[in-house]
Amino acid sequence: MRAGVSDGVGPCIPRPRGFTGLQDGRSRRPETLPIQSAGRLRSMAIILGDHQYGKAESRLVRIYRDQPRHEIHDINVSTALRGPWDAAYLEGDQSNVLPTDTQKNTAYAFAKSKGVESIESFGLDLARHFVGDVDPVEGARIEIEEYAWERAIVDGSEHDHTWLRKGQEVRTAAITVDQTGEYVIGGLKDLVLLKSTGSEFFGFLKDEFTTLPETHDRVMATALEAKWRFSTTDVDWEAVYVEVKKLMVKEFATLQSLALQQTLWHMGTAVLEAIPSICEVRLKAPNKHHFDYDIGRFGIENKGEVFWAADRPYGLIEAALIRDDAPPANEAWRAAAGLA
Ligand SMILES: O=c1[nH]c(=O)c2[nH]c(=O)[nH]c2[nH]1
Repeated sequence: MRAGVSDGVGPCIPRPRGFTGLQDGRSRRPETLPIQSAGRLRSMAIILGDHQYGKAESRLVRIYRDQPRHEIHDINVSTALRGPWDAAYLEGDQSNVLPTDTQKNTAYAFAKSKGVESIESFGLDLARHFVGDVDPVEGARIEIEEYAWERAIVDGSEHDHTWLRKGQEVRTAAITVDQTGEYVIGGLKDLVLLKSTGSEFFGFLKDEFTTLPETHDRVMATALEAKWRFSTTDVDWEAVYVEVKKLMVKEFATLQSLALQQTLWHMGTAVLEAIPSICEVRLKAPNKHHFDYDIGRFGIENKGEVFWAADRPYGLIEAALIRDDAPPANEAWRAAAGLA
């Protein structure tokens, strides 16, 4: 981003840090501000860093009603545009600014005109439109969550137009289109998994503060967040989603786990080995501890049957796995403007 334009040295009046111009809201220009440093005045240039803007969390429900058996997509769409917006921040000049309200409207219009076959394809439609059809836009970042519904069972059959909200995971997608290419990240979050055996944790490093007992049989539970980067956009998004989830759940269930770290490695490698269109997997897993509750105090033996399910603190285990021939990610993982 280009540096803010300087007016030259302003009047020698101490001003609060972060002051960027007039306070009446009409014009805010960057200035070179005199600041006190070790008893001397020196000037300070303020630079506008990374920025983007858009409409966050447009809740959108697309229902396909043209057949007796309806279909539903319940989604939450966030758009962010990247480009030459310096003047909007520095001068209050909106001439290049496509309002966030318009971005929201575009999502609703596209839900009808393009359809919501999958959140990945819908995100690509939106991002391609903003970059391809709206002149100053250089990059678009679309993030979408999808909330799952399952058909109501009525008299033993799936109902055509009634659903129950599924309490399971939230599906996610993050699409970036810019001058370097098109990037799609699929994912899920809040996939709550628990296994009541098949998990060990022993042989760990100990020091004077270690109290944790070693175990060869414990409960392992997590609320998994997973993201996977595709190396192509020529993908059957629905089929891949189902397959990734199936593979990860299978690894979690069947691995005799020596630690959550090892479980994550196996989940990620299972996905990368089975699905060639995925080149990178990022996993985040809170270790939802289940501690044996001390009912021995009441003269009752606890043979790994009664637990205190602590909600915090929790271990937080994270890993990124990548193929050694993965194409560059460029801005694929960048969600926010210079933040986080
Ligand atoms: O799977 C685990 N990994 C750890 O790093 C860890 N640390 C801990 O206290 N319990 C566990 N469990």
